[in-house]
Amino acid sequence: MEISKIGVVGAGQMGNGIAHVAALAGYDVRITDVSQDALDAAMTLINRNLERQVTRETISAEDKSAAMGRIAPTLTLADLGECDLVIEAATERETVKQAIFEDLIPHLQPHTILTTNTSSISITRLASRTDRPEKFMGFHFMNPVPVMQLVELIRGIATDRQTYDACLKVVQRLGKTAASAEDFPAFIVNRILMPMINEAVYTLYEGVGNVESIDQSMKLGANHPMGPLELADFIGLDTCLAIMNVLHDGLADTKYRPCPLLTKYVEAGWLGRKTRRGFYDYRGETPVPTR
Ligand SMILES: CC(=O)CC(=O)SCCNC(=O)CCNC(=O)[C@H](O)C(C)(C)COP(=O)(O)OP(=O)(O)OC[C@H]1O[C@@H](n2cnc3c(N)ncnc32)[C@H](O)[C@@H]1OP(=O)(O)O
Ligand SMILES: NC(=O)C1=CN([C@@H]2O[C@H](COP(=O)(O)OP(=O)(O)OC[C@H]3O[C@@H](n4cnc5c(N)ncnc54)[C@H](OP(=O)(O)O)[C@@H]3O)[C@@H](O)[C@H]2O)C=CC1
Repeated sequence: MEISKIGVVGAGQMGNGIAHVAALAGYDVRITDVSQDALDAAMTLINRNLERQVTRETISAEDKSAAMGRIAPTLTLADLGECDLVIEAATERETVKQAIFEDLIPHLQPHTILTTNTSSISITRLASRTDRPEKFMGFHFMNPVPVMQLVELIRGIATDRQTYDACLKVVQRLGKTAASAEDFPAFIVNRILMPMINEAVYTLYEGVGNVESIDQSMKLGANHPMGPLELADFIGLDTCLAIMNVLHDGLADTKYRPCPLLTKYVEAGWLGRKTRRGFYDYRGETPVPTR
């Protein structure tokens, strides 16, 4: 089955990146969100990120305008009905994702593959609430999507071979590399990465270091491109907390207990870069540590 139209649900940082790389690879893309503001912001960001690639001469100006021309933003979920593949990239909350699938399914064609960019939630459980568990799987991009090479592909218990192969072909056409992960809480990358980020927050909470010393230690001492707290702000602290809760609930092991300080930041609405405040304050010219 040839995939030519891709639908993206959720136009946040992941959704806009997915639309960007899909359009650049020649797919027709429909992207939807709950607000026009989110769609406008996504289109502005995609335009800016493509322009960055033109400036760095990794793509031509013609590639950029062709890619922009292939992306159709819409507020109507039913407009994704023509797509051969849908990638859900809305907020990391199971009830939100279930409600999207319920609304979307009546509009889908029988052959359409339904996927989720979830960072942690059970693919099998999400699939079981749809009409097509055999055509459902995890399609997990990394942030920032235009830069990161990896896509985790996660089969649910019922996912069939053709669905997996069709998604693998899409990953290859995007110029990315797939890693196959089994359907257990947070899969591979976040099973390893998120406890490290959570431990960095405990290190801060217990006063072992401050924001600056913790990030500097991991950047200079372990050669990480970003410190763990800077990375948490980049991912979104709400998403980090949601992933830790899935690990804690799903594996029932206290080693995954989310740090109370992470919970406090989320409760304050300090979600990181997207709200301009998290472990750093981004409201001025340069980020300032909040602790
Ligand atoms: C939570 C989950 O479920 C899973 C996850 O995604 S976990 C998060 C995984 N991501 C990471 O770990 C990212 C760690 N950070 C990094 O790799 C780097 O800091 C970074 C790539 C984000 C930026 O790198 P940098 O060297 O500081 O910045 P810079 O030199 O400006 O950019 C490097 C490249 O990235 C591009 N770039 C940077 N930020 C970008 C963004 N937000 N969107 C698109 N492109 C971006 C730049 O255009 C540049 O491209 P070229 O190499 O083609 O010139
Ligand atoms: N951040 C990261 O580094 C990564 C995240 N992911 C996963 O990708 C998904 C999206 O994350 P991310 O882009 O960071 O989150 P964001 O918060 O940036 O974006 C989520 C978007 O989904 C929108 N949304 C919420 N409900 C609906 C709905 N019912 N229909 C359509 N859109 C909706 C939100 O709108 P509003 O703001 O109005 O609520 C928001 O625009 C999550 O599952 C996350 O776990 C995967 C890899 C990396």
